[in-house]
Amino acid sequence: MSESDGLQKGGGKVDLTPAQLAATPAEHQRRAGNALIRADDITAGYLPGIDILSECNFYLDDGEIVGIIGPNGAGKSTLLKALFGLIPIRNGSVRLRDTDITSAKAHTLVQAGVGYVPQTQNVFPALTIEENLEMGIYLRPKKFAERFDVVADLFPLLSERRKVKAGSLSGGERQMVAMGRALMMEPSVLLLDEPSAGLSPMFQDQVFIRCKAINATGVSIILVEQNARRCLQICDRGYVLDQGRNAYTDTGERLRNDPKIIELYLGTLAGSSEK
Ligand SMILES: Nc1ncnc2c1ncn2[C@@H]1O[C@H](COP(=O)(O)OP(=O)(O)OP(=O)(O)O)[C@@H](O)[C@H]1O
Repeated sequence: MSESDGLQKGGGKVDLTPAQLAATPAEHQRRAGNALIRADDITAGYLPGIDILSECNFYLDDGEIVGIIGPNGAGKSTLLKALFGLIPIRNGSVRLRDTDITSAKAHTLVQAGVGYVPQTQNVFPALTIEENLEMGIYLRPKKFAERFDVVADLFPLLSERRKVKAGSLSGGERQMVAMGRALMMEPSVLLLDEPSAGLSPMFQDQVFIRCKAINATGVSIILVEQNARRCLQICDRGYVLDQGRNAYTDTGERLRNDPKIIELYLGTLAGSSEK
């Protein structure tokens, strides 16, 4: 199907923008290929009978930063949780390269090279920074010193303040501990849930700069963000979710400059939209 063909919806012909076309299931199948992580047609939710994600498609290629943006309640964090096996998937599948990881347990995924940083409660406040990082690599304690050096290169604060309790840190510092802890296991892919949420503009900037730096070390990143503009600036590709469905997908740059996306999602992310 060419971009100008449009789709038949309810008997009428609907012209799709390139970013809408790319978000169709057929295009997903065509493009996802041998992705590092891919989710095909996943339907998932928290409560019986209530689907939050409906037939969602997603893929991440090696070396990419892929952003997930959309209005409040669109299901962005839910998609990340579904990828990391934290909520039951009712239909569809998630694959890590050739392995089916649909609803796999977190420790299995961590061992397979997937790191996940939740939005909140992502550090042990009573433990020091160093102890938090030890928790991140409890499956391979002998590698602690080696990995600590690598992670401290990315986040010097973690080394400088290693004996400080995480509970006494600012929100931005805690976020660095949480990201550092997830990196201890040398993941090939990092799932970040709204890492800039609630941070001062300076720390928000730091988060995005660190995401690029982490990515430059070879870690692929899935980034759920409420700061959509900033997210699209650093990501290779982005997905716009709306009401639990794929609405648009394209390169970060094209989404950021797409008048429809600007109108619907970048002006204000306050509410969900009708399209
Ligand atoms: N633990 C839960 N139990 C039941 N429903 C939930 C739970 N967590 C989220 N939801 C619901 O799922 C929907 C999607 O939430 P989600 O957090 O994925 O949205 P989001 O796109 O990440 O939004 P935000 O940017 O506001 O965090 C919302 O309607 C929310 O109320």
